[in-house]
Amino acid sequence: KNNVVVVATGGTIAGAGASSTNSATYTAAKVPVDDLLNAVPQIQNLANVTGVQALQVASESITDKELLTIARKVNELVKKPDVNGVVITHGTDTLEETAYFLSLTVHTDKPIVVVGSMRPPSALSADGPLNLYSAVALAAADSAKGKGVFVLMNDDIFAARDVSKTINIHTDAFVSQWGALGTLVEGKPYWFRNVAKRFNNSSEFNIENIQGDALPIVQIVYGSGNMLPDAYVAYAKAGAKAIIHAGTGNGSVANYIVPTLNQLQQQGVQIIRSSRVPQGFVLRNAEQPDDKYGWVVAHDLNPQKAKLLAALALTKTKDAKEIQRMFWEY
Ligand SMILES: NC(=O)C[C@H](N)C(=O)O
Repeated sequence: KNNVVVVATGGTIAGAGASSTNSATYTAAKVPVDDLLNAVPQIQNLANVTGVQALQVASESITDKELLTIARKVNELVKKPDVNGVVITHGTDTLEETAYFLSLTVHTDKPIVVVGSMRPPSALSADGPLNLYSAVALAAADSAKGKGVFVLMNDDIFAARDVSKTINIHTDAFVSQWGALGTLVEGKPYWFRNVAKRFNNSSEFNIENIQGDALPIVQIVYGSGNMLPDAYVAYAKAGAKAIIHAGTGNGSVANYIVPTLNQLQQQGVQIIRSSRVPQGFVLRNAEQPDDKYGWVVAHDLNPQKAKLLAALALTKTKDAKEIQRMFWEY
């Protein structure tokens, strides 16, 4: 049998509700990793499974410090010859960000599977136990090697880069606009597609080259009608080195906001156009003259993932053309 390590970070999969009918009212990050594993003894039939408690937090509270802790722990584990795969149990709120960050920074071809749950283990029809069982099965599967970092939720195998949480009260919360990579049924993965972007060993980013507990500051401003430019200026004053404009539609920018973004771009704050549209897809020079302004577009990355890629990009370059290349490739 393969050896799989479960790195527990908290979240609802480790949550506790007052009663079995509380599927949405509970406290996240209560149950320790050994209890999570003991609640699903069947995982030991899939692999030799051990647990590590890296954090115990609700994922909405994860900062760069916790994100880097998780990535460093996973990186340490995948370097061990006797570790064949890693599962990370994680809150679903920012699960997509952690999964994407791991795919960008951990150099390995061993399966890394990020898993959570929408209901706490105390709830009727809790989804965590089967999600955990399936995540261990995936991390133990030889066929999962070299395919990137996965999110396993509700029997679906998603690519870290394009999965996102699309509803906060149902177990089928996670969706990829380009479809799942496969599905996992009764402990067996079934594959239908592969990732066409760079990840893990083909990434130019490496967690081992990131020092300290913080990434370059990047913030997001959500587009709407009747906006105030003050938010962008405040973020720049607070130290943001790039700002993700989560624009309406095609990552559009209101004509009364353009001058502020151009002023910030001139001051060295990189403007990056993403879309607030759930399946947003932003191209250069479509409704905004990006070449003229020196802006970057986030392609199909949602604002929260664009924020992470921008932060990593800024650890290497401030050149807009180089940053744009990275957004096409990851
Ligand atoms: N379902 C969940 O895990 C939600 C929780 N707020 C978290 O992200 O930690």
